[in-house]
Amino acid sequence: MATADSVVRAEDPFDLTFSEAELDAHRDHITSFIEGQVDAAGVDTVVMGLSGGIDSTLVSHLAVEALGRDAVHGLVMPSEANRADNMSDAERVANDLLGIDYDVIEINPLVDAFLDAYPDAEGDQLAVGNLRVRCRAVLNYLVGNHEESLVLGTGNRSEALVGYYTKYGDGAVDCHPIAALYKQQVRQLAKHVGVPDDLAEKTASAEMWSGQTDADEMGMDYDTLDSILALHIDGGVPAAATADRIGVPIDAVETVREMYESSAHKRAMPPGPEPLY
Ligand SMILES: Nc1ncnc2c1ncn2[C@@H]1O[C@H](COP(=O)(O)OP(=O)(O)OC[C@H]2O[C@@H]([n+]3cccc(C(=O)O)c3)[C@H](O)[C@@H]2O)[C@@H](O)[C@H]1O
Ligand SMILES: Nc1ncnc2c1ncn2[C@@H]1O[C@H](COP(=O)(O)OP(=O)(O)OP(=O)(O)O)[C@@H](O)[C@H]1O
Ligand SMILES: [Mg+2]
Repeated sequence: MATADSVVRAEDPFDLTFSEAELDAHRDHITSFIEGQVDAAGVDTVVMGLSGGIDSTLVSHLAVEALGRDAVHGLVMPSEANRADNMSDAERVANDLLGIDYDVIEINPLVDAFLDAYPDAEGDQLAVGNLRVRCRAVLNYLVGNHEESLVLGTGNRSEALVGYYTKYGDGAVDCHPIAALYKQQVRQLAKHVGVPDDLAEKTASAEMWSGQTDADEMGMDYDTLDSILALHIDGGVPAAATADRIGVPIDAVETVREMYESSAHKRAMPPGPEPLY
């Protein structure tokens, strides 16, 4: 139900917990997927952004399992919107958890250069936040081109279904290894493969601007979002029955459907007219 901070939290979230056997199967499935993508592209290595958040921590962990630590290059790309503890967690993942090579590249100067070129966008929180995300995408591909690597993405099923990512920003990658997992399953698999609890349980944040959290911006926590996606969007349970089942106002279910429908363009190739002849 809605709380004082106006984030909707389901009274009885839908249980998406995997068994240990299912977690093992997903681990194998995803590491095989990463190996397959790299083989098919005829390369040996991958590059990816490390944010200290759970999505990039899990993907980098599984990439090391699939390819070995020498084949994974991390980029930690702080901006003024990032909390220092998240950036130090990103370095902790690279150094202590995985032992991979990584670079730290400050993106503030790049963002400033774009805003010098187009000052009208200054102060536009969403446009500048998306610009920060797209600067990271440009750097991922600079390194990827130079090292003949694939760019690994970290999009999960929850984000993809509601379009909660930046088009041609964090969506600009060569593949998304955890695309089949809802957010709470990302946390489960992370713990299963040995990611420390403090990283696996962290509050999700896009950090496009200071203090942003996914739950505040979307107006519901991930347990609620995942429940509505699994039951109503993926499962075809009617909106009213979904709302009753998990204990949320029907508005929350309708909001998710609206996010799903209005973000369809992010899940498709850019369209063009059919050839005339
Ligand atoms: N119907 C349509 N058909 C074709 N294209 C359409 C369109 N509607 C908008 N567009 C295009 O899409 C643009 C808007 O999309 P976009 O630029 O992505 O921007 P938008 O979706 O407005 O913002 C990105 C959202 O994703 C969140 N995010 C971003 C990055 C990371 C994370 C994270 O979780 O880490 C979350 C962010 O907080 C924000 O809520 C429009 O400016 C327009 O160019
Ligand atoms: N400061 C950063 N430096 C490097 N990469 C980043 C940074 N911020 C975001 N990214 C990249 O963008 C991806 C999308 O961000 P997102 O916030 O959805 O994932 P996350 O931080 O890994 O997990 P969470 O959603 O739980 O915060 C990250 O997984 C990471 O690959
Ligand atoms: Mg994050």
